[in-house]
Parts: sequence; structure tokens; C-alpha cells
Amino acid sequence: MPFSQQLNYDDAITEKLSDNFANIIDGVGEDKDREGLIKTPERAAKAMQFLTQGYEQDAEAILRSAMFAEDYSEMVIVKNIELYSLCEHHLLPFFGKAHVAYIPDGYIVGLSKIPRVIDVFARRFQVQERLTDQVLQAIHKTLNPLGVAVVIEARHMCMMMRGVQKQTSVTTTSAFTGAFKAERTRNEFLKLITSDLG
Ligand SMILES: Nc1nc2c(ncn2[C@@H]2O[C@H](COP(=O)(O)OP(=O)(O)OP(=O)(O)O)[C@@H](O)[C@H]2O)c(=O)[nH]1
Ligand SMILES: [Zn+2]
Repeated sequence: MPFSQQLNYDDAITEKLSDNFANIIDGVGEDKDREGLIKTPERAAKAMQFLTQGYEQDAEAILRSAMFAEDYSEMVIVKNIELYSLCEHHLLPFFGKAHVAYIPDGYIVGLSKIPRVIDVFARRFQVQERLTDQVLQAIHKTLNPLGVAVVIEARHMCMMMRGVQKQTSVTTTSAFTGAFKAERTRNEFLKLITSDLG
């Protein structure tokens, strides 16, 4: 399942979630049996399973499936990886970009696996800090590189649509291991992720 775009929905979970979404529709005072809403509980149940499919996936296995021995020990950066997650406090989306770098020590990883690892952890109920750290740790543990860096910049719908209602604030989190703890290496990474190439 980790590599497919199409999720195999679990019938028992779909039924359970559908019942609960029907209650939510009812709870806000809507008519859950009107035409436009009749299929909504099931749609929402499937959407929720899609958005939380990361619980069933193994980030370290994904990384291990495409590790290659390579004598390259310069910084590798994959930046501007879009991400969508759900905040665990309000179950509202937060979304933005992740920038990931590592300095190999004997092994490189297939580049696409880095965005896949971000999705594994983003498709759960999250806080941005934990998401940042989980991506860092998964890469650190599997590749055992000289260093890993993860920066996430995100907007939280719970701060935009409700609550403090701030539309332009962006939250940045970062985490570093190994060589990225040194100022010079970290600065090189930070400079490269803000370059004009987008
Ligand atoms: N640190 C952190 N906080 C988050 C994240 N997502 C949402 N929050 C915050 O979680 C907090 C929950 O605070 P509470 O006071 O319990 O909830 P609330 O009454 O709905 O708070 P307001 O949003 O201020 O109205 C809020 O300050 C949210 O902004 C996240 O990824 N990281
Ligand atoms: Zn929230």
C-alpha cells in the first residue's frame, strides 16, 4: 500500500467513521438526509482515511527499499516539498513546504523516498514540531549519514479560519543532526533552501 496512489478503504473503518460524520452533520443542525449530504458521511470517512493513511506505513522501510552504496559525501538537498497534514488539536489542516538535506556516509537514498517519508508522517494527526523530528529521525536511523537537516514552513488553518484568525503567519520548525549542528554547514543549507530557483 505505501506506494499506491489509490487507498484500499477498510469497510469496517469506513462504516464507523461514516456513522460519526453523520452525527457531526446532525450535530451542526443540518439535515443529513438531504440530497447534497446523503453521501457525505461516506465521502468524509474515505477522505479521513486517506489523510491518516500514514499510520499504516513504515518510513524506515520506504527509505531502506532504495538505499544505494555510493561514495558521495556532499550535501544533498530536496527542497520545496509540499506537505499537507492535520493538526491534532483541532483536526484542521496545516500545509506548507518541507526542505530536507543530508550528507551521505556511504549510502544515498532514492530522491523520491524523501517526499514519501514526509507524507508518511504528515498523513497523521500531528503537531509541526513532531512531524519535523520524525522525518529527521527516520532518515538519521536508516541512512546513518553524517548529518540530516529538516525545515518545515507551514500555515495552520486553525490559526487562520478560527482562533486568532491570523492569515499571514507562517510557522517554521527545524531540526538538525550531526554535521548540521555546525554553524557553517547549517548556514550553507539555510542559504541554499532560500535561493531564487524556487
Ligand atoms: N506547537 C504547536 N501548536 C499547534 C500546532 N497546531 C495547532 N497548535 C496550537 O495548539 C494550541 C491548542 O491550544 P488550546 O488553548 O488548547 O486550544 P484553543 O482554545 O482552540 O486555542 P486557540 O487556537 O488559541 O483558540 C493552539 O495554540 C494552536 O495554535 C502545532 O503544530 N504545533
Ligand atoms: Zn490546530
